[in-house]
Amino acid sequence: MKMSQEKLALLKEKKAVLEGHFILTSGRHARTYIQCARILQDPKATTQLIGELLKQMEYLDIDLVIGPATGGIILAYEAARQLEVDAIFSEREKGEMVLRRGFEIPQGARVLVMEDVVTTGGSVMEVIRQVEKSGGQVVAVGLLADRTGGKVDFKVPTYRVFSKEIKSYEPEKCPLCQRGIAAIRPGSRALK
Ligand SMILES: O=P(O)(O)OC[C@H]1O[C@H](OP(=O)(O)OP(=O)(O)O)[C@H](O)[C@@H]1O
Ligand SMILES: O=C(O)c1cc(=O)[nH]c(=O)[nH]1
Repeated sequence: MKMSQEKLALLKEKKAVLEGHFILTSGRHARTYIQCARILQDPKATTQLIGELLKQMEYLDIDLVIGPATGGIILAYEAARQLEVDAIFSEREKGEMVLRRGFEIPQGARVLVMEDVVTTGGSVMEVIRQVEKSGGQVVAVGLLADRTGGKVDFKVPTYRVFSKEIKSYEPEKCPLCQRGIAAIRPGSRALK
């Protein structure tokens, strides 16, 4: 999928695309990292991008928005603010995505899942399972950046702001490791 020049210019302007050697949440390695926080730090840009995404979901009747911590929290909150519904977030406890802080999902609630970046889709799938386990129904997924270029399939309508296939490698096959280049873990999992 091709991104518009305008979207590419925004990523560049915000210095959100980093080049180096990164270890991702899934354990995969990559040369390119999308630092969504560089976009989300601008409330005006965030409001506009989420507004454009929600326009495509106008046909959906959404009761609640959820995002996984950390990246999904701001996105879920902004989407919920525009939709005038509640926003909650899930977080990992001993590696498992759970609802804490007294958050509840009403039985049958129509839920939108918001996420900053998707690489393997594992984190979003964990949130979807959590919502279903709690009695909600995921009606759509909204992504700021889809590194699969639209290939990931959550079995519900999925909307993306930035979408481009970006390579990542199993650690054993990483060409950067083979060249002895030191890797960093920019995500919050490195802090736990
Ligand atoms: O599609 P996946 O392979 O699951 O990878 C994407 C996940 O990785 C990042 O989170 P991270 O754990 O780095 O936490 P953060 O949002 O707090 O940085 C990102 O925010 C997604 O949740
Ligand atoms: O897969 C990830 O962990 C990941 C990739 C990326 O480009 N950006 C990010 O914040 N997380």
